[in-house]
Amino acid sequence: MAVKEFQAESKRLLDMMVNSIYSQKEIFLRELISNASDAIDKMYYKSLTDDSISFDRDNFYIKITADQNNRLLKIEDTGIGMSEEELESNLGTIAKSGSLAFKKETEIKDGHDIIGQFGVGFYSAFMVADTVTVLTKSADSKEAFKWNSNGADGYTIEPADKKHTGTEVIIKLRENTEDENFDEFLDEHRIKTIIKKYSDFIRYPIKMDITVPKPKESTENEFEEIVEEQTVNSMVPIWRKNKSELKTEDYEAFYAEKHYGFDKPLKHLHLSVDGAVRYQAILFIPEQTPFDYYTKEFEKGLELYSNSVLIMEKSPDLLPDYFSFVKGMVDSEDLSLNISREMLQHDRQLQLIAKNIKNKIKNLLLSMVKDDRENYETFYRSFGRQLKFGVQMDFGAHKDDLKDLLLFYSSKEKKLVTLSEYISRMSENQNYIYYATGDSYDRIEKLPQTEMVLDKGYEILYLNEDIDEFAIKTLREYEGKEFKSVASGDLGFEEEEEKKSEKEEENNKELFEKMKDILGTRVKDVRASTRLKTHPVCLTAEGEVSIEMEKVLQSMPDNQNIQAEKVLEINTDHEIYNSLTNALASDEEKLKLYTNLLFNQACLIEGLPVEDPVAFTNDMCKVMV
Ligand SMILES: Nc1ncnc2c1ncn2[C@@H]1O[C@H](COP(=O)(O)OP(=O)(O)OP(=O)(O)O)[C@@H](O)[C@H]1O
Repeated sequence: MAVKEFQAESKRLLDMMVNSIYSQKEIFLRELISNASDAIDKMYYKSLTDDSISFDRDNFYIKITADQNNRLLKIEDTGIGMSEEELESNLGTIAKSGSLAFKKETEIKDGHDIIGQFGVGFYSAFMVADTVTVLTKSADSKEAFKWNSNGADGYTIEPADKKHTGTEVIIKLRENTEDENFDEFLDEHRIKTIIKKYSDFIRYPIKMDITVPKPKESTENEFEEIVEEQTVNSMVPIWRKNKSELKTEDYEAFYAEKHYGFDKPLKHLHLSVDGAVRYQAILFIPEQTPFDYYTKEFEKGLELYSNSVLIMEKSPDLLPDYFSFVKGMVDSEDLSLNISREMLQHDRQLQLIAKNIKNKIKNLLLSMVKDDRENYETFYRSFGRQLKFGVQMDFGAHKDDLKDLLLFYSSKEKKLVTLSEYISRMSENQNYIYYATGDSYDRIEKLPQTEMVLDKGYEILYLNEDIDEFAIKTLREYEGKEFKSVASGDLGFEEEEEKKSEKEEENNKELFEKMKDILGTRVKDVRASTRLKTHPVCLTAEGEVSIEMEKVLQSMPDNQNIQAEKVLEINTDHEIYNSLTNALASDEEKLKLYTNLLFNQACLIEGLPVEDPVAFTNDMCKVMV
């Protein structure tokens, strides 16, 4: 049976193109400029094998002209042009890419710069055009031709006059409608913005006639508007430049120009990777937290370029959430783009790049921890919270990547330290990494629970952010040393102390049971403390939820009233203890009063609310009178 070829329904295909492939109309300019750049590239490649062509860079450019009166926008290039046959096959058949064929024919191994591959970009002009005219003269011919189409009714090709080799694409813009404004594509400023956004790094000059004010001759403060031809694109992307040619100021200027932030970046990373996937990237570690950083509105992502043409303004898949503060861009010629060039077809290459980038960022931050602590601390003040979120995220899946990037305030050093630095100072008989939680370093320092641990000469990490303890609990240990809160039931001290407390427990059984009865569900237990020295009382917690975590969980919108299992600890060496035993022996009401007061005091020290402030103040008065 004969196999018949499918006939492409060009008109419908064109309609689909115009209405559904692209998300933004402005993209048409990017596509036509990319075609113009490809056409000049082809001239360059031709000159390599054809002696009759000399490639003098100055003669090769792209020019954009807007004619407001006639609603015409012209994209002109001095590239290779098209013959009559090429016009027919390249612009007469949708999805036929002369550029792809050129790349294959010429077997340009390094011809990755040629952008076209799908054979559709040109037709995006019909998103904004009533008619498109292409006036072109091939480098291989003396004749010029004109291609003309209004999209719907096909196209015509006829001989034309054109002096120089190259192509002019002339768009007759559609009339404005109620919903759509096509005039914007005649506006000098708007055109310039679109070029800067997508095509800033096209390697050939993109010229425009720009109106500029100029001081009038022989006048003061009087200006006249004159039109001058300007090159509007930067041409050479900074990431393609040699690192040795660039100074920190150049990167900072790029950061500002790209509006990555209003601050100055603390560090930058310029990557040129030539491995399983080739890419170039410039990444920045910002100094300041963007105002919306810790809100839902913040969008993470890096700019993604393919062959120096912008594909996505924020590609979120290039950065893990815990490094969402990183700004910058990636350019790769190995991306498999979808037909609109606004997305990728599949993300294998992107995943490879993302993995690579993640490791590079991690190593950069680690090197800052080690060699540039001052800047790292500045960074950490802005984004440390995000790193701690990262530890906790995905059930701790990323903790190994992040644990050495964490800093906590040290009781000993009185500054931020890493976990590794803490470990290096641990004495032989210290088995745990101790930490204490509270609203501020000052308050933590005064916590009664820290007394005994400090007295033993052990260092304590002060955790003052709500996320801290959650992150620590996710880490569970560092280099085999478990974390222990100074407020946890068991401090992990030597056995003798435990024995002491057991003995005391025995002696005080009656007192503590009575006190526990008085406090009811407010505490899980009342017991003699092994951690207090000068303070009479403190609260500790048993189980997974600490008192600090209870505070955080209680403040959340979906508060499920999760409570820590609180233990009221009494310092049996404190005078208050005698008062308690006396009260137990002689005055039950007094014991009740003292117990309630001590519990409320312990709550206040912990920063917990006193359940009934009126009852509490009344109790205080009772003691006084
Ligand atoms: N300015 C130009 N000068 C010379 N040839 C051109 C020009 N514009 C388009 N062409 C030819 O027309 C072909 C089709 O262009 P079109 O923009 O539709 O697709 P493409 O650039 O090949 O691929 P893509 O859809 O990936 O951009 C090109 O491959 C090229 O051969």
